[in-house]
Amino acid sequence: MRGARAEPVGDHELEGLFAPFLDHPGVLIAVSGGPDSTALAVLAARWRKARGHGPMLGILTVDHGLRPGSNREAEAVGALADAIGLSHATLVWRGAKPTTGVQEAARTARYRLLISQAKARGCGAIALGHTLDDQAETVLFRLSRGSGLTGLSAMRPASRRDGIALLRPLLGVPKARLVATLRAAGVPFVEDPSNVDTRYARARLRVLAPLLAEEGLTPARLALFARRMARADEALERAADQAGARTALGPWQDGGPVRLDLAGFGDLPKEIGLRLLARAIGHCGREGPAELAKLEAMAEQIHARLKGEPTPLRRTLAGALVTIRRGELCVSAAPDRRKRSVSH
Ligand SMILES: Nc1ncnc2c1ncn2[C@@H]1O[C@H](COP(=O)(O)OP(=O)(O)OP(=O)(O)O)[C@@H](O)[C@H]1O
Repeated sequence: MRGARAEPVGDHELEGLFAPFLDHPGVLIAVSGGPDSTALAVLAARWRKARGHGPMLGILTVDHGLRPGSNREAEAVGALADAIGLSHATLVWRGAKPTTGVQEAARTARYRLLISQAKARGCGAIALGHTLDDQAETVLFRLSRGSGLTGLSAMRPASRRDGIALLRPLLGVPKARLVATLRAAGVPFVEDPSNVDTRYARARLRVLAPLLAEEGLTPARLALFARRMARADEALERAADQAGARTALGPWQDGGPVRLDLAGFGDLPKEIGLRLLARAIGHCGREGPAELAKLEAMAEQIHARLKGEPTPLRRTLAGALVTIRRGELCVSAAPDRRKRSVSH
């Protein structure tokens, strides 16, 4: 948005932004007090008031207790909630905080607290204030970390976590427009100091953003790239569903094993084979998704056997054991999780 003055979000845009809220009886808006989520609450309240009926809206703030005065930030959100006529609750992250990886731990705790609150209140959805700029940053961040196509799809406008819908109505809206919206409405907000703390990779990418934009890598273009990746990802997931049905030698029992026809697996396009392998390993290993590079190495080993490599395959990855026996690719839970060593 350099050069051009950002326009506040107009009332005529609200229905387009918030229509997905209508699928839920209640939506809890996660508001940190920063500009993005504050604007999200202000705009959602405006939309709800204008239409007169719709889902119940409420605001949640997580107090991570990581900065002195964090409780005052939560109180300020409470005052905003009063002003716009929404309920507000503060959820406190209690207990010991790690000394390293604190941002990641805070994020995990935040989602846990928000989701359990949504469940307790019977609300099916949580709204988050991610913007177009966040989406662009996510693409760059994941590219820098070697993500595959799924990772490069970045955030979805609607996704699910632990049975709760996560809605991101502002994913297509530049942050500058949200700041302009708040200024026009005279609503105060705070800036999280970690956003400009260049010890964090995301903050360093933010510094690069204007230079990248000059070369054409604008937030809008990066977000468009993510949407195209998401479209391809959906198509490939569907193809993997079909491939799974075609190559399975029996049902995928809870906890495994998963048995696949080895020759059928070998005939699959590599990307589809990788997805199927990832699913089988996730299904049996229960240690979360396997790293893409490790999956790729495992798939290479399977293909080597198909080409005649004589040594038997017996490898573990992400808590799953992958073996080849008599024309069968078998994925099961790794036998001894404690002694297991991850190989690839
Ligand atoms: N303390 C908080 N209380 C309530 N909601 C929060 C809080 N911090 C963040 N959020 C919600 O999460 C959104 C994203 O925030 P932020 O970009 O700071 O998160 P992040 O740490 O990058 O994590 P992620 O992008 O994975 O959610 C915010 O717009 C807001 O909706």
